[in-house]
Amino acid sequence: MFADIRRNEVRTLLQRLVRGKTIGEDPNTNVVDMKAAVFDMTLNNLMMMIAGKQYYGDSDEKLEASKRFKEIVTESLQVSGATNIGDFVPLLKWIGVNKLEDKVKLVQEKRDKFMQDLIEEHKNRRKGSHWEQKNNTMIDVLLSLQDSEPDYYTDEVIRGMGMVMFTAGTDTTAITMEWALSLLLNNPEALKKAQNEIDTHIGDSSRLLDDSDLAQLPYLHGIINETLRMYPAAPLLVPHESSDECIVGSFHVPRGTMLLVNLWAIQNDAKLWDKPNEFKPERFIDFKGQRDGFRLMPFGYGRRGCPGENLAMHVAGLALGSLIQCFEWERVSEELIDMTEGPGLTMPKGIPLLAKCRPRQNIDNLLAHL
Ligand code: HEM
Repeated sequence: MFADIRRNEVRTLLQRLVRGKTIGEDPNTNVVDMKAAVFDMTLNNLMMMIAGKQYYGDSDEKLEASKRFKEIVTESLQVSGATNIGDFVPLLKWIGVNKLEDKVKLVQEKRDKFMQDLIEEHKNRRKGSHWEQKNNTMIDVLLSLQDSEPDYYTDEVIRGMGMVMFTAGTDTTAITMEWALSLLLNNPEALKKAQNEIDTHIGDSSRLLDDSDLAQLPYLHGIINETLRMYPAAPLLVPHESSDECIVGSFHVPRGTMLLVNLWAIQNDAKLWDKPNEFKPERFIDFKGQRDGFRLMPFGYGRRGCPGENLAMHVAGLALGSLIQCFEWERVSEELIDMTEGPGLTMPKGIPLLAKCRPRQNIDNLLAHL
């Protein structure tokens, strides 16, 4: 589903890299701010699915809207990842001293306004004579349901569904791609192996990679899994609360306890993984199922597991695969890419990734016609 949108957005990303800024002697080599490039791609992809519009572009209106959206995602993730002192000293809640709660309310107002504007645009468009039922975005589908079940599909519900997808789906996917490229730049032999896998599969470089190719590219899949193992976008998953008292391992957990799963520790545990600090995509070639017990759970598990897993794997697979297929990649200096983690709920890179890229000779022709 939505494969056309993914294809178009990945092509927009490729165009952006081809036309990017040149440095030094070589007019064909660009230095790219990969953090911004992959974030804009994931945002556009979701924005097209949810609201049918693009946010990355040259117009002032698009740049302004994209800036506003990035602020909302950053602030949402900051407040979600912050420690709430009121959880530990309830007295502060009673006497009304809770700065975090005030911040959450402020961010929520911005989120509501952002989503409501999109809903109003859709409502107005639906009133117009040129609106066609078949051009449905997710908001259109939900508004049609609102027509038949107004008490359930209220604007508030639609706002909530859209905003949770934006917040949970953009940064996580973009960060994963940024970590993956950083790992590949520090491990050029793995990058070469992935390029060979894609070249062998596509054959004579007569076309760009597509969604349907992904299932036949196990090494590329291994790169994404290995990235999610070493740098999971949600290293503590998200906080859960026990609805009843229970025993986990040998620990008694009372009802109403906040539970955090240290996924990073599980996925980097030397008792479970051979040489966990080494980037080895091939370890996933013989992997049993998607999790192999519970060793790998970057999308959580169970009823509250991530509903966007499939989408994220397709977006990351197609985008990363296309970047590998179309460009030669290099670090901007001799030094290895700094892999220090920054603060935040989604474990961003401490230093955003800048990378050098040059269109590959055999792909030049395809890129020229994007
Ligand atoms: C690499 C990308 C992604 C990663 C690593 C990721 C990871 C996660 C994790 C770990 C959780 C919490 C699961 C738990 O606590 O058991 C979660 C929840 C969620 N994710 Fe994702 N996610 C990604 C992409 C997406 C995308 C693309 C979307 C949708 C467009 C999405 C939507 C959601 C939603 C709505 C929830 C909350 C589910 C609930 O509370 O029931 N995620 N994600």
